[in-house]
Amino acid sequence: MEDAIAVRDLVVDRGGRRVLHGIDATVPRGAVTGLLGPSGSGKTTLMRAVVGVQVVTSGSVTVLGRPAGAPELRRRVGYLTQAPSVYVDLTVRENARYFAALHGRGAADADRAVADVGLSGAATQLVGTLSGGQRSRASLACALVGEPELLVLDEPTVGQDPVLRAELWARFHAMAAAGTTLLVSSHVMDEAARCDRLLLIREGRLIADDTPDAVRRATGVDDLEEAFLRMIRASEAGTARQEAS
Ligand SMILES: Nc1ncnc2c1ncn2[C@@H]1O[C@H](COP(=O)(O)OP(=O)(O)OP(=O)(O)O)[C@@H](O)[C@H]1O
Repeated sequence: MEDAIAVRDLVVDRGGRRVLHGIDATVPRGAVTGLLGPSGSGKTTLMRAVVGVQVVTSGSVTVLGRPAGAPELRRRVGYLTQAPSVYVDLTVRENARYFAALHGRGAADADRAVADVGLSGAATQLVGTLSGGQRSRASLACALVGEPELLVLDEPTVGQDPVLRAELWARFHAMAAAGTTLLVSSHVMDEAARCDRLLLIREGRLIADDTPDAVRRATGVDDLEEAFLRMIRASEAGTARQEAS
């Protein structure tokens, strides 16, 4: 089966500066792929290109067999941005039901999405009165409720407590097992181990596209944070050699 996402030689400039330097990457269907990298490395920019809201300089992004941003993808792709996109003057449940209705789903689907993000206890609370972490979970519920084929989630677990983070990751894997494709960004390396596949990005360049186990094997260390440091050093050494020759 073809990949859910295929990125080919993607170059993006923002604010007059190159932020993605020719990315080649694929995201398989029905799995959780982690997009990991330090702050400012280009994760959000790559996600924006995948959902079709980023002007690209060159290269291509194919999503579910169509060019990224194609109108017919609108209902098939869900996007969670870092800034919660929910209505502050509606309750959690009203927000979820509104987004459910947009996707032709019912109240029961909305309530399930609210439960899935651990917000049943706050369902009748106005979003404007929620904590930051709760507000981002409300936003996540609205991204999940339409059950899109591809979910692009920008730092969905940031600011959440460890128990909730574990529950959200379990939820992501349950969705993947049911056939959903998830691309999930994080700058927290300990989340890498929770992914089926990893895309590691640094300074706008992809330095790994593999499974966590393959990354461990290639670097000879178990700890993925240490493994990434080794890959970064190896890629820097490679760049230095190229520049010297
Ligand atoms: N609107 C913009 N105009 C100009 N430059 C931008 C803009 N948005 C982002 N950038 C720059 O593009 C680069 C990549 O940013 P991006 O948001 O993709 O990184 P990120 O890996 O998602 O970071 P974080 O983990 O902090 O969210 C950064 O150097 C950033 O300063």
